[in-house]
Amino acid sequence: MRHMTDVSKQESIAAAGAVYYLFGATGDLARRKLFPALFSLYKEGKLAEDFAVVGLARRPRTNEEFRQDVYESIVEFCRYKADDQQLWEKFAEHFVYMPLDINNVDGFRELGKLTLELDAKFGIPGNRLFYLALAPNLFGPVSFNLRDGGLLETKGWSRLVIEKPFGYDLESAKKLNDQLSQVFNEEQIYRIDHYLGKEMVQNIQVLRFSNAFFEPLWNNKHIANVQITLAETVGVEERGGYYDKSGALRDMVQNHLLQMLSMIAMEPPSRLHPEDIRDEKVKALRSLRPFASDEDVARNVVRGQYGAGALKGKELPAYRQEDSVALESKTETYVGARVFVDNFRWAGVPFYIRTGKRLPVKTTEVVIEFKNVPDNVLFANRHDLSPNLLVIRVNPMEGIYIKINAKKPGSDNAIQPVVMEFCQSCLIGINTPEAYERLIYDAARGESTYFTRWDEVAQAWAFVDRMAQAWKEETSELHGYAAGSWGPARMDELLGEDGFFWWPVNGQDEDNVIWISGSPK
Ligand SMILES: NC(=O)C1=CN([C@@H]2O[C@H](COP(=O)(O)OP(=O)(O)OC[C@H]3O[C@@H](n4cnc5c(N)ncnc54)[C@H](OP(=O)(O)O)[C@@H]3O)[C@@H](O)[C@H]2O)C=CC1
Ligand SMILES: O=C1O[C@H](COP(=O)(O)O)[C@@H](O)[C@H](O)[C@H]1O
Repeated sequence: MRHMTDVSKQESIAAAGAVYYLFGATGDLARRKLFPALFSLYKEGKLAEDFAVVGLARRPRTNEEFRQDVYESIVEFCRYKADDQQLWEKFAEHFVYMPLDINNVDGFRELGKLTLELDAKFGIPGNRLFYLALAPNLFGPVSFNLRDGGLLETKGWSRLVIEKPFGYDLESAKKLNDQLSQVFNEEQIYRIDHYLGKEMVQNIQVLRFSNAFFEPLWNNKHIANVQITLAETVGVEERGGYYDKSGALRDMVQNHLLQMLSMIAMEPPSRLHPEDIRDEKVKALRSLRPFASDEDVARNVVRGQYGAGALKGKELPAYRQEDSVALESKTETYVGARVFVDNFRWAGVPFYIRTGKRLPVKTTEVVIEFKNVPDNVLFANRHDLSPNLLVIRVNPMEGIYIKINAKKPGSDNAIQPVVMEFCQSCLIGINTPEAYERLIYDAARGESTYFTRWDEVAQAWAFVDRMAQAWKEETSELHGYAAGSWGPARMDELLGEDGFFWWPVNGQDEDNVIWISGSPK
């Protein structure tokens, strides 16, 4: 039976029935993202009744306690309420918990027996989805024990979903991949980059390839520069232990930022098959101009760490004063860079990328700045001409706007910038599917487009490793910035060297602009 409730007017096709093994079921990710995602999928009929979720971790839990954890997580974090008691109870019946230490292969054999019971109880056709919400050093041991414990001997499919970070650098990522490859083939591995599950990131290819007026201009003849911002207001929160070893380069640039860049820069695929799309993305990543030397990194990359500051009137401590962060830490909380995609389409076009914690607003945005019209007789030396912009707003606001020049009403021929906006989040509110819903659903359907393939991951590591290498030098500069500011001033200078500046995010501070649909804020 499917739940076709009134909440879902979208496609509602249930994924094939499977046992979902949730390793790390007592952890933060499961609580904040995975349980709510499973509930939303169930509510929308995307999980039918032939499924079971086995929560796995070392801590003891009864099935009832585990279901209570799931319930509380849904109440706190899910976009749907668990207020339909009958629906909640039917959903909860599918959840069981088994205490298991990853290193105990006998426990995996027990898990095999439990699996057969669940198959029989829910009519599951032998499909297995192993979701590793665990620290990456456990990915290899889990895979070996799944094999040695007999969990992969099944008549259905087996898929492995793994969380980031996928390694610490290219070398460690290769080792990890070698371990996984001893057990699973590439088609069975679904590497999560949750940015690829975001609606507006997926919209990039639709926007580019289904509109006649973007793709002909999508090249160095017409585009002056591309700006990608992933700004966060949060600091390191309780994750200092992880973050202080990782830093913004490994946490955000290697994965989310470069994935978004590859979707902007890629060539049109000949078909919309996952491998065709991923082939084009990896080609774009391969075309990134590698940094030639430490000086080249210093010229083009800005590494920053936040100091004390204030945001919305609240005093904020410096990064080095945060819990679990080393007092003398040189870990970067901000990375900005000028990078080039050295191919025929993009030669000479700078891509400016930046990400940071404790910036003034939470926003992810891509700005495509077009070149100005030819300096012809009509508009020679006109300082009121503004470059055309295409802005893709990824989150928290979702939508697209374009900025064009128009005649100022009532004037002779004064020019007024005008923004035309498609505000997706204004239309459907904040109730768009969470990235994790989409990704779990896709993995269960065998749809791998929005997961990263090994060659993409390896290419991205090779690119960022060169920056990390330069930063090991004592002489490499770590710029300070005040919490609540837009990051190191050096990043503005860097754009200034090319005659550009960062466009205000969310269309803020652009007083002179008329918005003609939706709301800019
Ligand atoms: N939290 C987040 O927002 C995000 C997390 N991630 C990634 O997801 C993964 C999980 O993160 P998160 O949930 O935050 O981590 P937590 O530390 O909160 O959870 C880790 C989980 O692993 C279990 N675990 C640890 N050791 C073992 C073991 N030997 N055997 C069995 N289970 C074990 C823990 O349970 P127990 O102690 O009971 O054994 C716990 O359930 C990480 O790779 C992280 O980088 C990625 C993006 C965002
Ligand atoms: O992967 C990560 O992403 C979050 C930001 O994700 P968003 O969906 O809220 O934009 C970031 O805070 C975290 O450090 C990083 O590990």
